[in-house]
Amino acid sequence: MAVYTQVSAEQLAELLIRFDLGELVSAKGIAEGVENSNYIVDTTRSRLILTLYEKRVDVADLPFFLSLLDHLADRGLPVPRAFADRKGEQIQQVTGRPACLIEFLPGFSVSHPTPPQTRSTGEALGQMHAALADFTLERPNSLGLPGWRALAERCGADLDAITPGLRAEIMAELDWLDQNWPADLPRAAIHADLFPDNVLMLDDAVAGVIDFYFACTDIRAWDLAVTHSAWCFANDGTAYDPALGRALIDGYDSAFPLMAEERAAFAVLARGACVRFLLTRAWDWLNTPADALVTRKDPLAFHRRLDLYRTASAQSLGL
Ligand SMILES: Nc1ncnc2c1ncn2[C@@H]1O[C@H](COP(=O)(O)OP(=O)(O)O)[C@@H](O)[C@H]1O
Ligand SMILES: N[C@@H](CCOP(=O)(O)O)C(=O)O
Repeated sequence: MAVYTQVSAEQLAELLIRFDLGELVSAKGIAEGVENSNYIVDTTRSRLILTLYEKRVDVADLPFFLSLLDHLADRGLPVPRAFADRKGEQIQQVTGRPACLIEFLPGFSVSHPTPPQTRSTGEALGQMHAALADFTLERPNSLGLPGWRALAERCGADLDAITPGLRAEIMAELDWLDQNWPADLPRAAIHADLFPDNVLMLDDAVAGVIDFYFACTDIRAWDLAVTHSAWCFANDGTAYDPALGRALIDGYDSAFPLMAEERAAFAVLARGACVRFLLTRAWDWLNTPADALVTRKDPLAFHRRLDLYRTASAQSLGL
């Protein structure tokens, strides 16, 4: 459950007065999610999402995220815009936190993706990358390679409490990534967290892509590698499904052709994706208070995925 900040009906009604979005009918905290507090809000006119930014979201980055959403929505991609109030402001303050009222998109997140759903997701990611070719704002990736090492150092010896030997293995993997990380691949604005819970599906089609709060400027193919690591395994990371890998890459390639250099570096990028999610999950595992209303995610699920990318052939990855 991710509701870190409680919002009263009175506070919500007061917020809605600033907008032309109708009056409050009901509001309910949303169980899913990890980073922010989210409420589903029904008004006399429509259904909305209220997001209060918590934890890793820096308010100074909100203009980047909101412009990115507007840019994609203007180009017909199914992403939710933040509504502007009557003064034209998208970013609000609710109970002292930065907050936005966001378009509600239909659809459901799948826990066990099928090949057609995974193909649609690859295609949607390729369409986003095509649409972002002329997006000019930049945001450095604070959770890129240098950030992973800093996070590993902050976790320190506690990593071994998750599983013995984890700290040394992560440090060795970071050294390997430092030596093998591709230097010259195209960089662009990317989603950087396209997990199944951030894609809303209707049947086999993508009806919505949400949660752009890790979006940043980084190696474009890394976005596909993150998505591969998130979509093509059993949730606990034990089993890789090559049919899902092929579906994801085919879908992406049909919308935005993958370059030979990106294919060649794909397994390295995917190893980086595993380290990134292993480390943020490990940090949360070690630092989330026991009484927090949030479900911690298993860091070792990404430790297990690493093995596949160390050994798999390009063909089995779907390349
Ligand atoms: N625009 C939206 N339309 C419909 N549902 C949404 C929307 N944004 C968020 N949600 C719902 O809220 C949940 C949590 O949102 P998310 O942005 O993933 O939170 P977090 O940033 O905390 O991980 C999603 O899984 C989804 O169920
Ligand atoms: N996708 C990340 C966690 C970030 O949570 P999200 O709900 O914002 O996607 C993970 O699975 O570790």
